[in-house]
Amino acid sequence: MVNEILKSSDEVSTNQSQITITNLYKTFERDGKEKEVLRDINLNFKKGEFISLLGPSGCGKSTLLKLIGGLITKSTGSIQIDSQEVKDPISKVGFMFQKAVLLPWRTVEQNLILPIELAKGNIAEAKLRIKDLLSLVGLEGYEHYYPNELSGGMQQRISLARTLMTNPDILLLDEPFGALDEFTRENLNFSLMDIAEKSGKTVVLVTHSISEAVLMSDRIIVMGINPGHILEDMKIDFQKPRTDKIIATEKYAQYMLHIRDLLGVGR
Ligand SMILES: Nc1ncnc2c1ncn2[C@@H]1O[C@H](COP(=O)(O)OP(=O)(O)OP(=O)(O)O)[C@@H](O)[C@H]1O
Repeated sequence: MVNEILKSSDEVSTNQSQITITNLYKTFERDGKEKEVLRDINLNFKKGEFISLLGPSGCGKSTLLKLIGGLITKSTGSIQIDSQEVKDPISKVGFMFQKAVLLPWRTVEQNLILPIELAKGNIAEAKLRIKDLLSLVGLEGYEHYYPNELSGGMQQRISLARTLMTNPDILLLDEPFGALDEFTRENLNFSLMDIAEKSGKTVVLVTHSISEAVLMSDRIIVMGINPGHILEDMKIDFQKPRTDKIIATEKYAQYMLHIRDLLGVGR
């Protein structure tokens, strides 16, 4: 079913770079002073890759994600999506943040319709997708509930479904399940991996969790701080679909230790 309702466009072949970042710098100005937040970032993400941005607080993960999504402007360098320079948010990119920000006075269905309304899209057609999307995120039959009638985890599932409403090719996720308990978070992570694998979407996930990044990603971009820069672009070589059995492997332990070492965690 994922394949049918979340078909990804074939504009870019799987070997080509879909997101290309070249010599990217970002400086913020505050109180007349400039602060360099990202220095010389060079990355190529392929269509269908699951990438995590991992690093200490303040290293610029969210800033990089917002730059890729066109929510803020770069200082110098280039960010291209499917060979087009990113200047503004584009419809093939969907965002999801740590807080669900659902409108409390609208039902689940009305919240899901919102991005289509804003894009002046076909609402009748969109409504036909709602049942399938709710089933995909494990909330079939919740169309007429209001957000305050749902748990935090359920609200994030709705938020994920809302991001998928416009069927974006690329998902930019900023700690989407960071505020949830570990159990709910793990369940949602597996749902997300399932959706990403079956739909062929490209995912860029900001996370603080080394274990989450190793379990979920094809690649981990490990970042350092002051200013934010890339410490290592790591390929994570496990078969898909990923299961938690990999946690018990020697390779998993080696990845974990290597990243902990890079980030100076532990002793
Ligand atoms: N709009 C802004 N104006 C000024 N400085 C900003 C702005 N947005 C972010 N920064 C600064 O950029 C740096 C990186 O912030 P960012 O939120 O990207 O880091 P992060 O790695 O995502 O952190 P965290 O893991 O804590 O969420 C921080 O020093 C922050 O103060």
